[in-house]
Amino acid sequence: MISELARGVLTFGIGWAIFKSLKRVFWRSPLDNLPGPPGGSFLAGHFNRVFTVDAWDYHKHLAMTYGSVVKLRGVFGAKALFVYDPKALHHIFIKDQHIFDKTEGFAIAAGLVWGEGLFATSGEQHRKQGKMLSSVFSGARMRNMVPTFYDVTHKLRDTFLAKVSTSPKEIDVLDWMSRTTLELIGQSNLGYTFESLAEDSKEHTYTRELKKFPDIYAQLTPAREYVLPWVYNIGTPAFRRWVVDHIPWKPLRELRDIADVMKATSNDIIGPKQRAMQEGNEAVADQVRGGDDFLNVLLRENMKASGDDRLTDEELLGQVSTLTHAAMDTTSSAVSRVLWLLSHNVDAQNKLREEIRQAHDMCGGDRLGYDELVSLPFLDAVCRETLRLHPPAPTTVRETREDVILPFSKPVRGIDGSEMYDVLVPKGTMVFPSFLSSNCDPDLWGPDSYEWKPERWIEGLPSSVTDAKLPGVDSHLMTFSGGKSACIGFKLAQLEMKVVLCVLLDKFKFAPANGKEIEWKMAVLVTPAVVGELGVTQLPLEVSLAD
Ligand code: HEM
Repeated sequence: MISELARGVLTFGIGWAIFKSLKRVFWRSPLDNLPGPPGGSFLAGHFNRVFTVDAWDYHKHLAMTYGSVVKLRGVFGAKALFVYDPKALHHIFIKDQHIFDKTEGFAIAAGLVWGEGLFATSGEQHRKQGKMLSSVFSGARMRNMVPTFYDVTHKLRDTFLAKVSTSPKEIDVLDWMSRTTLELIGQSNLGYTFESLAEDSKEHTYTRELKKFPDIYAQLTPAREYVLPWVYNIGTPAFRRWVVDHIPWKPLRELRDIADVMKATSNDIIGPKQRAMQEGNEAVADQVRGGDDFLNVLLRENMKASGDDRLTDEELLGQVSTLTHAAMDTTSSAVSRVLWLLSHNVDAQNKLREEIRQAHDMCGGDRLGYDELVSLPFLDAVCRETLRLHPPAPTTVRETREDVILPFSKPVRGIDGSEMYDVLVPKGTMVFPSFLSSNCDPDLWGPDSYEWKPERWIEGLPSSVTDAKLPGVDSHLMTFSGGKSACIGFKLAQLEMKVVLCVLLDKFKFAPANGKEIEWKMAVLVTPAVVGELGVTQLPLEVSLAD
């Protein structure tokens, strides 16, 4: 009975995949005239080159050889687009954003295990969430978070001091940045301490589980695209969970285990506040009513919402999981990247330390206020330039919900030699807006666009950048995406980066670890690994006391 049901689900999914593939192979598409790389296997198309851990050169090759609108082959004969043309990006993220909708990769996969609520990426949840949270991460609220950021980061500093006080030590900076960013989001926005700056604490399990996700996500392709969307909402969550428990497929089981840890942690965070409010515990209720952090705003606004606009308990959990996941790995990847770059650029590291120490002297202590933090010019330039050249999420994915015309900023030379000013993108096409290629577009940023030069932000950006009207929410960059599903934490992330850098660079020097070459892996999020040990995400650097 058990295996019959599991077999039935699989057979249905596979049958559907074959039908869709055959249709795609024999159907001519308006995208056929666009330039694009040759080849690509039937099974994986070009995806096994675009989505591999060392795809950096291939992305650059696509941009340099075929331009800003590139046709790719997707899995099972599908056609897909790789895009970074500014006008096209504007349509994808702003003008036609309702057509270029998010695919719900992990949400769908996680929905199989725990119902649809675990990850808040579904369109329905975004609608309900509406403007509920838009003000939570505004500049005014950031100001109040600075003291908490310092409290947390000083714990990190003390841990490093204990490790290197007598001699330089090799430290896995990525691990400590993950712990720090998790604790920062916990204390500043969830009213929760993960205690992640203590060795071997429970949230270490959380970060460890989440670190497995990019690899598992990759292994779920192409089932993620062809099978999961059709089966993820069959029956009740309990039924789906039962089916998942009986499918002997390792990546799905590992995904189930990650989802379990996320759900348990989110429950730990939100459960006590919810229960206290339901039981009329006035002290906690007042705390929620009066507080203005993410969780309090969410609970408060949700109490006010009615009917269909109200998030269910499951969806509230999803908001917490999404926030924690979205806030932690992205920011830790970014700040780790800055420290790695500085370890290879001693002059820039010294210059930044000098700027930070001068600011400390001016304020008479080692805690800068919000205004000082956001106005240190070299610190700002280092952060922005790193986020430009090394976006932690190099690309995203959208899927067209109906046929749509996508216009270009400049004509594209078609395969037949004609000039194309736009293209009809059929319903159901996967579109990959490339944040990386947009941030490094030589037409906008100049011939040194692929070089790390913080000074460009101090000298003033060229008009080619400022006039391009890119749809990104931040600084002419696509790093934090744009439109309705843009990053809501982009200011918070940069403030966190600045506090961590001010605290660490004041006290410590960072140098490459002896004999260990680092490779940055391009997965859903970019993570570092030591060459020769690519299965483990880590960033060992030599840390010593600064003079
Ligand atoms: C350097 C750090 C960060 C980077 C590079 C980053 C990048 C992004 C990007 C690219 C997206 C949009 C993805 C898409 O359109 O497909 C996004 C969404 C989001 N980000 Fe960030 N983010 C960062 C930090 C944060 C922080 C600190 C928070 C929370 C405080 C946060 C919360 C979110 C949320 C809630 C979403 C929406 C998720 C969804 O709809 O699925 N992010 N982020």
